[in-house]
Amino acid sequence: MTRNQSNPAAVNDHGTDDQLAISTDDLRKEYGGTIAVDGLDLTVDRGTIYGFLGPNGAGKSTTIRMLTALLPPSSGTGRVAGAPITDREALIDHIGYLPESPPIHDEFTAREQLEYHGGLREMKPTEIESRIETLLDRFELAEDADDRIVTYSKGMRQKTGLIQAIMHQPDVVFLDEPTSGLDPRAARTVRETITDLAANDTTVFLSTHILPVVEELATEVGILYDGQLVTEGAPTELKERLEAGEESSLEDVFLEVTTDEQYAAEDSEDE
Ligand SMILES: Nc1ncnc2c1ncn2[C@@H]1O[C@H](COP(=O)(O)OP(=O)(O)OP(=O)(O)O)[C@@H](O)[C@H]1O
Repeated sequence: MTRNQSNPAAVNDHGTDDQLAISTDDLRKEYGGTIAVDGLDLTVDRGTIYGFLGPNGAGKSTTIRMLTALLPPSSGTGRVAGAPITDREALIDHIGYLPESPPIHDEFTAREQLEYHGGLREMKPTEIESRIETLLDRFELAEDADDRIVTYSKGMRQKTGLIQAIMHQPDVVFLDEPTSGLDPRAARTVRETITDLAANDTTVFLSTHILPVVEELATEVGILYDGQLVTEGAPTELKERLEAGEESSLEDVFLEVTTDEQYAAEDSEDE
């Protein structure tokens, strides 16, 4: 984490507002009668790899869709890379997003898709070309880059979506299951890319059910359950809180905090 604890202007144990890549205050989303996200307070410092975990239906995608200005919150506020999450125009150039289904057009080739995306992000043509070449090479997609996406395998679509999410060098990248459908070599390239991004001060907000990936990469982890953040901290801190301490895995932590028994135990402590 990039913290500046010597700065008296620090807002909490995280950095100053300038150092925060993501912050939310009492963020909520209701769909009809369903509360999907329930009063979320997030603070993520720049350059963090933040593992955002939670069981199916916990509210992770809804949160990410709000943080990327794709979905308006029911209430509460948030900022990403300095822009309010309700201001998509201000936000868009600063963020990259790989959703579960990459937003790519079947009738385009990967190269056309990426050129189109670079144009939308107002990148210079020379920069578009050099970034595309570099990233196609890195993800071993160069040979297929002039074939139509409709002919691509799931993994090739995923690689195209990932390149699209990072090619404009956004400040904050949201990745939903980035290694989904990838073979071991490509999955390793993705993990290395995530580490490189963070080393260059890009914040990576990583949502995945593959906990060893989070354990390997994340500098901070937040676990969502029923729309609420039930635990947060560095992976080692979270493990130390369990009885088995460092011997535990992130999976043990996940299973411990995402049960109704956890709530029941906390309620009885309060009484
Ligand atoms: N468009 C929608 N309309 C109504 N309810 C929705 C909608 N999208 C999500 N929900 C509900 O909101 C809750 C949170 O869903 P969300 O997709 O955010 O969870 P998730 O943590 O991303 O789950 P998963 O791990 O399965 O992808 C769930 O109860 C879900 O049924």
